[in-house]
Amino acid sequence: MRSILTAASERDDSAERDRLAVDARSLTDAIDRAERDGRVPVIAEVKPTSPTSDGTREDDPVELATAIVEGGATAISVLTEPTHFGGSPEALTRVREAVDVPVLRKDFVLDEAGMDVVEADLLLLIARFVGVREPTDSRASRNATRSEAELDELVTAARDRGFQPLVEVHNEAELDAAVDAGAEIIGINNRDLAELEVDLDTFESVAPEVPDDVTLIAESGISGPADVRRMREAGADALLVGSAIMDHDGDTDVTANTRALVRATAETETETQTQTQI
Ligand SMILES: O=C(O)c1ccccc1NCC(=O)[C@H](O)[C@H](O)COP(=O)(O)O
Repeated sequence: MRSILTAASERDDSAERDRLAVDARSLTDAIDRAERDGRVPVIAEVKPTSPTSDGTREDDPVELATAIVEGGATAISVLTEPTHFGGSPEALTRVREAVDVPVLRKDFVLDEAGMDVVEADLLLLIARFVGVREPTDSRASRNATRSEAELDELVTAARDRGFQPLVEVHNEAELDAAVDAGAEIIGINNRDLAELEVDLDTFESVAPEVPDDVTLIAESGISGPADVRRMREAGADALLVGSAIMDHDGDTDVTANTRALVRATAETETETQTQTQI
């Protein structure tokens, strides 16, 4: 993980620092629209590859994103890290121009300089990798590689630049730090970024501690409709899904893969009706 972070820091140091004001698309509005339409709110990730993927998706990111939106995605996440995830800031810019849903920049942003590279509606901040103020610092993950920047400063800096910050946590200590930092959108990542293991129990154990006024995202390891229902029952307002949609080794239709997740609840209702009729 350290090498990914080092690479992120070097890229951002050399990047152009002009952050252009964008007319940001609201994630919470998009979630509300999805709920009204009867769609499960899915933030679908353009994720060409990853350290834990079996293959690489070579399709053009814009084609992937437009196909995913056709499948009913509420928002798009674009991985912009090039070395380990096959992404780029240019891909994010092109995707955002091509779709009308909110777009999340998914990368390892460690400081304010890392925010000034691309236009996006949402920006990921990973609590594990940034500093947190006392007293929560003593309770946060102690062995993580951390930037010098404080989480609350980065949340404010992100908002000042017009981003909606999505603060990612993996345990209750990081959740406390995110809430203290004023995060309004919090993602609980089922993937342990130290061990790279995925466990959906993570969301179920941390979600009950999340304040009601926070928009809560379940991230990683959601492999199909049953996992969607499980995360929704545990309190997820939206789901962030990459691998199950990309299908790195199978190369299947991303529109159909997205639709299967977006309709997961409707499938339950259909299943229930069918069972009742029987
Ligand atoms: O996905 C990885 O292998 C990975 C490895 C190391 C650090 C981060 C990683 N993923 C970032 C993510 O958070 C996921 O791309 C995202 O939550 C979607 O997860 P999934 O649906 O399991 O692909």
